[in-house]
Amino acid sequence: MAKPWDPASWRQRTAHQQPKYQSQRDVQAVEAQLAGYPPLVFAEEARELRRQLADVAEGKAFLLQGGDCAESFADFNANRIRDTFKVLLQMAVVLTFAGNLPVVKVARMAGQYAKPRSADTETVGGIELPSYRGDIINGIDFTEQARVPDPQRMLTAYNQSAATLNLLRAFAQGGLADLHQVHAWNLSYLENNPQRDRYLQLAERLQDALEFMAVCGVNSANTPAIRETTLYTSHEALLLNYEQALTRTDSLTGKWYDCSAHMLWIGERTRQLDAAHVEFLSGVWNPIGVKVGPNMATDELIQLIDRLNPKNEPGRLTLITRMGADTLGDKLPALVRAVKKEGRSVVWSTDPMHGNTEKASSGFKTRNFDNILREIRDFFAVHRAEGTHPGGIHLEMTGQHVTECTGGAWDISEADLASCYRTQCDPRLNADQVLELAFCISEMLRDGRNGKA
Ligand SMILES: O=C[C@H](O)[C@H](O)COP(=O)(O)O
Ligand SMILES: C=C(OP(=O)(O)O)C(=O)O
Repeated sequence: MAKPWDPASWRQRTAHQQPKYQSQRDVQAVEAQLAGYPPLVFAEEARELRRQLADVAEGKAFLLQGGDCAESFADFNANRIRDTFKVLLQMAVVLTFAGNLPVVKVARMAGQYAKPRSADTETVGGIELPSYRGDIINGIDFTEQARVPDPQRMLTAYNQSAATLNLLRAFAQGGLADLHQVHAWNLSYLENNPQRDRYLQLAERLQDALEFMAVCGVNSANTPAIRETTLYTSHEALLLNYEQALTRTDSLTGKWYDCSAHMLWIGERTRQLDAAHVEFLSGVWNPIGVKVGPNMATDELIQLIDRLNPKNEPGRLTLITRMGADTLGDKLPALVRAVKKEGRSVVWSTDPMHGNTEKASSGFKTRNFDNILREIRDFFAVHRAEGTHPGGIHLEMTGQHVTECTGGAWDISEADLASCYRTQCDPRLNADQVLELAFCISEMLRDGRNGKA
């Protein structure tokens, strides 16, 4: 008979994509230190997110999840955090207004430090070294020394996550999220943005609505909902030593929560039914996600759902499809039909990034805006056709003006990629591309509201 779950039970299973640390003693010392540190989030916050995701599952709210591909220790500063926060909020405002639905905001921030890789090594100029696996594991510099996994990095990741979360909470509650700021947010980068007029028109309509409410006695001073927002945090629960060390029992309910973030997800490369990541996340009570790639079979998906959400509780499980624009239309309908037929409650979200990665002739990894948009459109179309809810979107994005994805209104070309390519691993949408995408999605949400396919 299988042993009951505990925070260490994953260690009896195969754990894919884990670093090979040189000293187990050093790892254990770091784990013990982390286990004594305060949790980064509270269980009640994770429960509230679960309640909100239950609304998403029923089509009463929309999930917006986004942020860096991988956060970086070196590029850790207030401006970067602020810019991503702002662009997430701008996107949320556009989607809320158009969809007439609350938007649940979940950042890929304050803990997104570990990366699964396709290959264990990479070769540059004839030299082969271990792959970079995220700053929580090893260094990005292409040197033998940097690529050695160092357990001390878990402590830096914890500290930087704590500081990031602190600032996000301050921004969310301290005035930066005030809806009256919507004009001010856009000032710098909207200056020459092709989407500027659309955004300003929407901001004006929002301003009119706020003025009307003020006349009726509803304003930022007496209504926190106008002045404040809630931004939850999430990351891929990849490095299980770290996740276990931050797993605690909630004093109110006696249940286990992984207190490294509100929401955790299992990646496409680590979602094997009998392996360690599924075992670990099956036992914590946070809302969780699992990536669903093009090779997922329907019976495998149902088994995975039953393993991760055996009581079929709404809000517990988000399925994040990432199939690629050429594949989603063929593969998704059967999965959606099976889940619906079996009566399983899930949030369906789309990650239009990971199935659309390509290599530019210059060698940069990139993604094309039109392919990203096409995958989102097909995702909405499949759900509309099947009578299910296109519940959310999951993006690798930044508030900075990087040139990592091609296309969009500025028509970034392959030749432009070199001018500001900063990602730690995968190409992110920049602030302009995110806003443009928000307008496109808002049209899909509006069509859904108006009953158009
Ligand atoms: O972000 C996701 C993965 O870590 C990434 O796509 C893997 O990239 P690779 O194929 O270069 O290893
Ligand atoms: C690695 C990721 O995605 P996937 O597991 O879908 O490849 C990711 O979202 O960072």
